[in-house]
Parts: sequence; C-alpha cells; structure tokens
Amino acid sequence: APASTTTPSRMPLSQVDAIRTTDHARFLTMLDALHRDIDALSPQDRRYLRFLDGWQANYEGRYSDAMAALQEVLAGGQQDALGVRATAMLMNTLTGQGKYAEAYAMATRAADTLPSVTDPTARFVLLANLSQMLTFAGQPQIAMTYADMMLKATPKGVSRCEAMVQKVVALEGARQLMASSPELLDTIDVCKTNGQPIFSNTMSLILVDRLLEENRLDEALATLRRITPSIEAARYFPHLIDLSSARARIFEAMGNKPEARKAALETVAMNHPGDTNEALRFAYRVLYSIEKAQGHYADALLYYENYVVQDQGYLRDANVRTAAYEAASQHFRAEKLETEGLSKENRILRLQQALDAKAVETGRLYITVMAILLASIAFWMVRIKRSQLRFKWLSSCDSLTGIFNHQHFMGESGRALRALEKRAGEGCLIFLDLDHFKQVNDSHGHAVGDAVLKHAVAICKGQLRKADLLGRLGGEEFGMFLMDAPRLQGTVVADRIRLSLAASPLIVDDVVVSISASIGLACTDTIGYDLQRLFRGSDAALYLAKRTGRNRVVVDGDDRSAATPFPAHTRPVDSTTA
Ligand SMILES: Nc1nc2c(ncn2[C@@H]2O[C@H](COP(=O)(O)OP(=O)(O)OP(=O)(O)O)[C@@H](O)[C@H]2O)c(=O)[nH]1
Repeated sequence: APASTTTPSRMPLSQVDAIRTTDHARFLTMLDALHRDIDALSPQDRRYLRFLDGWQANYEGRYSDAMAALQEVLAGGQQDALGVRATAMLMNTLTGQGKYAEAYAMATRAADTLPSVTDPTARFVLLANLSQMLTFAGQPQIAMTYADMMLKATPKGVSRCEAMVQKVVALEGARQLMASSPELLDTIDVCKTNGQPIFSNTMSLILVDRLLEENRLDEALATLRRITPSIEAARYFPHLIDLSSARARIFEAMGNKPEARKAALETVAMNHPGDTNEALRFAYRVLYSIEKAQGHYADALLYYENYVVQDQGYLRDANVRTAAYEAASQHFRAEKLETEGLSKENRILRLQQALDAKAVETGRLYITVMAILLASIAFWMVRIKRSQLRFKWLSSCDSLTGIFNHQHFMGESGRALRALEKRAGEGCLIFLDLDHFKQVNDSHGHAVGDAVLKHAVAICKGQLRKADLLGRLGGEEFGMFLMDAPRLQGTVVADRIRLSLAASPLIVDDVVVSISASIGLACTDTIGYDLQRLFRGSDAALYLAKRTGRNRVVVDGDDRSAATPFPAHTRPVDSTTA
C-alpha cells in the first residue's frame, strides 16, 4: 500500500489541533511531518500550521518564536476563528514575556469584540484566555465571570474541563479555594476522564498546594506522587518546576531535609539564570532554611539573597502585573470616555444642527404662516372692501338698472353743481319720463316693462359723456345731469336721447315694443346752482312736455317747446311684427 495515505501530514490540521493537549507527543510528530510536507499545504493550511507553531512555542516557553508565529497568523488582518484564537494566544504570550500592559490592552480590546465573535471555538478560546489573564492580573472576580461564560459557551464535542479549570484558577486567585472544594476535585475528575492531562495536572498541583497549606502533608505527597508520571510525560515546563518545588516544600514540612534539599536544588537547576518565578522562590526559601538549621551560614546567606531576589522579583512581578492591568484598564477607560465624550460632543453638535435646522424650519414656517395670514387678511380686506362697495352700490344704485337711485343722484348732482359753481361752469338737469309706460306693463307684462326700463337706460348712457350723471328717480322716470353743458348743448343732447329712444324699439320674442319719452330740461345759466330750483325747473318742463303731447323736450325758461319736430307718431305705438 502506498505509504503516503498514512503519512501524518495527510491528517487534517483541525485533527492535529485537536490532539494538542490530549496527545502532545503525537501532536509534535504531526507538527514535524507537516513542516516536512509544507510545500503540499494550501495557504490556509500553512496559516493554520503557523498557529500551531505559535501554540507549541508558547507551550515550551519560547515566547519570541510564539510571538513571531502568531503575528504571522494575524498579519492578514483576518478576523476569522483562527484569527481570534491567535489574538487570544498572543495575549497569553505577551504575558509570558512580561509585556503585561500590552497584553491587557489587547485583552480589553478582545473583550470588547467578544459580542461579535460568533464562532463557538473561537469564542470559547477567547473567553478562556480572558479569564486566565484576568486571574493573572489580580482580577479574579472578573475572571470568574468569564469562566462562567465559558461553561455556558462550551462548544459541542469539547469537554467542560477547560472552563472548569479557569473557574478553579480564578477561585484560587480570589483565595476562595480549599483542598476539599468540590470545584477543584470535580475539575480534576472531569479533566482526567476527558483525557486532558495538562489541565488535570494543573488542578492537581493546586490541590497539592492547598493540602500543604492545610498541613495535610501525607495527602499532599500522595497526590504529588500520583501525578508525577503524567507531568514528566507531558514535559510542560511550568508543571515540571512546580512539581519539584512542591516536593521540596512537602519534604521540608515533613522534616525530610535531604529530600527537600534535593528537590529544591533540582528546581534551581531547571531554571535559567535570571528567571523569576514562584517555584524558585519556594526552592530558595527551602534551601536557606535547611542550610541555616544546619549552621551553614555562608550558604544560608547566599540562598537567602537568592530568595530575596526571587521574592522581590515575584512581588515586583505581581505588582507589575496589577499595575499594568490598572494602567491598561485606566487607559481603556480613558479611551472609552474619550469616545463617549466625542460621541457626546457629536450628539450635542447633531442636536445643535437639528436645532438650527428646526430654527430654519420654524422660521420658514413662521414666514409661511405670516404670508398665509397676510394673504388671508388681504383676501378678507378685498372681500370686506368689495362687500363695502357692494353695500355702497346697493345703497346708492338702483337694483334693476344699475344706475344711481334717486337719493344718490340728487347728492351727486348737488356736488357737481358746487364744482361747476366754483369755476362758473354750466350744466343742465334733465328729467325724462317714458310715455304710457303703464300700457307696456299692461300689454306685455312686468318683465318686459323691466326690460324696457333697462333698454331705455342703455340708450341714455349711449348719449352721455363720462362726467355726466344718470339716475332713476322712480318708476319710469330718470334724471340726467350734464356737466359743462350750456343750455343749447343740453337741449341737443336731450333731443338726441328722445330721438334715439323713439328710433330703438325693444324687440323681445318677436314682440316690438316702441318707446317714447317726454323730457324736461333746466340749466344753470338761468336758474343758477341751486339744486332744488333746478329740480323744480326740470320737473315743470317735464310736466309741460307731457301736457303738450309727450315725446318731446321742453326747456325750462323757454316759452316755446324745444325746437324739435314732432313726428306724427308722437304717441308710442305698440306693434307686433309677424
Ligand atoms: N315694469 C315696471 N313697471 C314699473 C316700474 N316702476 C313703475 N312701473 C310702472 O310704471 C307705470 C307708470 O304709469 P303712470 O304713472 O300711469 O304713467 P304712464 O303710464 O307712463 O303714463 P304717462 O307717464 O302719463 O305717459 C305704472 O304702471 C307702474 O306700475 C318698474 O320698476 N318696472
């Protein structure tokens, strides 16, 4: 069978990923095989491989390598599941390098993106790292919240072990854990059952620590012995130094100085010069107390100095971590405040703009309302004026013919007379009465009578000038005042009207209604400018015109009738045409 089908590199990377902690030895083999076969990998798989490289480097404490690999994964700016996991791990790596401020700043930003991370695995890993970092930063309460979120968000097929571990670590950070705490014991069981030796070992080391604190030394030693093969197999560096350091402390507490010394020296040997960690601190303290008890003061002093360095280093590190967290969170808070401030400013600005817009709108509205108001006022003014004029017209005009009524005609005539008087002008007052009008009404009906009245008015108007006045004095009697008209001119106009009327019968529905009128005339030259006297003069002349045969003009003051021919048909004759 071709060997290629069974080559480890043909194993899907997700599967390799899955055995990272469960079968670390096999994971390493796979990782090697993948690197050998790297040319055959797709760009996505190569990126995935870099992520696994980063993880492994982190695992071994090669933090610079881990940083480089993870940064490569994140280089494309992809916010996919792998990107989120790489971010989470980079946070951890930064912590490992002591770059706490950077790590926490990254964590805070990552926490901010948490709601948008939907990939279950990515979300889970991010929560795990956040929880772990916050415990490390001395914020176990927040870490516990994330751990609880993890428990709820554990993806299908993933054991509850990891989430439970974070919870225990946070409880330990909060000093709320005892050797008998069910959280601790359950987690050890769950992790062991689910084949998560690294996590179960971490939990067991914590249990050893608790037992030691509670002076349950036999149990502590038994637990330590039980987990030693697993820790040595996994070769996880932090566990290795913790193991020997714990052994040193247990033997010291038991009074087994040689074993304690041996274990403590082993711990020191495992570390590199310049390293600072809790395991070393314990180891130097054990060595110092043993040497001191045995009277080896020179050695004791040396160990004590190392212990102080470790203690200070450890304390400094812890302080630095807390300070870094504080700084990061302060910085983030400030950033947030700034953003909020900006958005508040923006809100105010937007509000201002909205207000301005509203003001413009209100202004426009105001103008519109004013315009409408003015327009309606103007409209009403026009209407009022019109109705006023109409009332005035109604009160001054005859409703049938539209010319001045008696009263208004007299008033206007009086005014005209005064004007004439002022400039010594001349004028004539004409009274016109239709002849036998009763007969028209009787023969043709009142409506035709009305039509004849209107017809007569139209004819009169046609003979008058603009400045002349025309009014209905009542019934079929009309008055005319001729401005700037001497007696002769007045007589001519009056006779022209008489002739026009006589020559213009009204034709309504094939009925011809002949018209004639008697006219009396009085002028200012003989009577003067007194209206009443003119009135009486015209009236007398009209009476004379009627009495002397109708269809004629009589001029007041003239002894004879107006020099107008009196045709045979002076009496109006009604004739009906076929
Ligand atoms: N159709 C109509 N008839 C009117 C109106 N005002 C008055 N009359 C009529 O005019 C007639 C006037 O008649 P009279 O005063 O006897 O005068 P006449 O018939 O014209 O006779 P003379 O004036 O003597 O030529 C009456 O029958 C009135 O009813 C009107 O507005 N319309």
